[in-house]
Order: sequence, then C-alpha cells, then structure tokens
Amino acid sequence: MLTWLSGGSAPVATGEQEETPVQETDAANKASTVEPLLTVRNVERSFDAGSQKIRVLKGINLNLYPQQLVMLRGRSGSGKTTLMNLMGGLDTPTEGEIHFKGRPFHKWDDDKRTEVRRKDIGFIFQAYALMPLLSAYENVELSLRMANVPRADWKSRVTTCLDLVGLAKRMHHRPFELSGGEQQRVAIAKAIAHRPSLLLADEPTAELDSQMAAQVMQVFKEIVASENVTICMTTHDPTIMEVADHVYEMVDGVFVVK
Ligand SMILES: Nc1ncnc2c1ncn2[C@@H]1O[C@H](COP(=O)(O)OP(=O)(O)OP(=O)(O)O)[C@@H](O)[C@H]1O
Repeated sequence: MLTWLSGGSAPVATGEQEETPVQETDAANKASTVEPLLTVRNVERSFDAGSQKIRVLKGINLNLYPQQLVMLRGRSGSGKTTLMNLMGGLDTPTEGEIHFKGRPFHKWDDDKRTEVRRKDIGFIFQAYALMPLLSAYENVELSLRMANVPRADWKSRVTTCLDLVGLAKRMHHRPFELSGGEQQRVAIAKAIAHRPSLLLADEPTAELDSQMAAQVMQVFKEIVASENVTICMTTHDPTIMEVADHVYEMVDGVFVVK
C-alpha cells in the first residue's frame, strides 16, 4: 500500500445547510478563511419522463474551496453525475443557485457557461474520453487548442502536463498502446492542460485495478498542490476516500451524514 493511502479517514460531511453548522474539520477550518471556488445553494434538479416528473436532486448545498480534493459517494442512481453536470455548467438546476468564482451559472445560458467551462473547468468524464487516433501528446494539445491558448505555449505546457502524470516518455503513444491507468493519466493531463481552477472527475478509477487507481490518486494529490486546482470526483471505493479533504455522502438526491 502506498504511504498516502495509510493516512486517517477523511471526514464525511453533510452539505452546508444555512441552518446547520458545518462539520468541523481541518480542511473546513482552513477553507473558512478563503472564498469558495464554487457554491451550490438549495439546488434541485428534476427531469420530465413522459407524464411523470423525476426529482433527482432535492436540495443540495455544498462549497468547494481552492486546492481541495473532494469526493462524492453514493449508490448508483443517487444523483452524483447529475450534480457534477450542474457544477461543471453542463446543465442548469430546476431550483437553487450555483456560483462558480462568483459567476451565476444558474442564470447563464449555455454559450456563456461554455466559455467559462473551456477556460476554467476540466472534465474527466466518460464522454470526454481520449481521441483514439491521436497520440498522448496530441490529445493534450487538443485541449489547449480548444481553450484558445496561444500556440507558442503549447509545447512546453503539453510536456509539463505529461511529465506531471509520469508519461513524458510515452507521449507519442496512442491510447490503445497504453494501459488503462496510463490512459486515465493522459486524460488527467488533458483535463488540466488549460490550467482550470476546477477539475470534475466522474468515477475516474472505476475501470482500474487498485495499483493503477492508487497511481491516479497520487497524481490527483500532486496536482491539487502544484497546479492550484480543486478536484471533485465521484467514487465507490472506500480506500480512495481516505485521501479526500471532504467526502459528501449522497442518498436519493440529498446529502446525509454517515
Ligand atoms: N436526463 C435525464 N432524464 C431523466 N432521468 C435522468 C436524467 N439524468 C439522470 N436521470 C435519472 O436521475 C437519477 C440519478 O442519475 P445519476 O446519473 O445522477 O446517478 P449517479 O449517482 O451518478 O449514478 P451512477 O453511480 O450509476 O453513475 C437516475 O435515476 C437517472 O435515471
């Protein structure tokens, strides 16, 4: 077991309801002195399914602070991905407010949210998987193109990011020539290349064995420190949760304290 995995358990916290005191933790104490990067206030999300309305999120409150590693856990169907989509500006809530760096995502149209997303949010979602015909280098470079980063900066940034995830020597390999863990590390390099403040990762270790998952979590810990990024990820793996600054437990569209 790697040393970082043997640390104490991360606190499991409820959402920061206005009327409910936040569970005290070192991370929360530190965080209380700085502005949140993202706030979710009384958020609800319902979907129409024929004549029925499915209420998926039922009043979510959460703060993400700079340089935190935050995890969402919950059974399949509890609403984790729905919440991640809202936090990343891919969707808007039915009720409630979401502010990212003070910007009211809940009021903004898709074009405005897309602009922020391209520049300041990174995703490691299934839908944002690697391009199979492009090398690791080209995959990371693509994200800089998309974010309109000046071409002159591409080479050094791509190299830095692949180096950060330990794949500098494999940068010219295409995804099928890399292991699952290596592919996921390329996906991380791609997601952080444009220097986002927030990285959202939906089950980033689900397809990996425990050693590869540990490598990915090691990279996450390093980039939270060195890249000034906040990571919010979903996971079912209790071993991985031990390294979180904060764990939110979701049951049927609300946060609960375990
Ligand atoms: N666009 C949609 N239309 C209708 N129902 C939806 C839609 N998106 C999500 N849902 C429903 O919302 C519920 C929560 O889905 P969600 O994907 O957020 O769960 P999850 O906790 O991420 O699950 P998993 O761990 O399996 O990924 C599910 O019952 C799902 O069917």
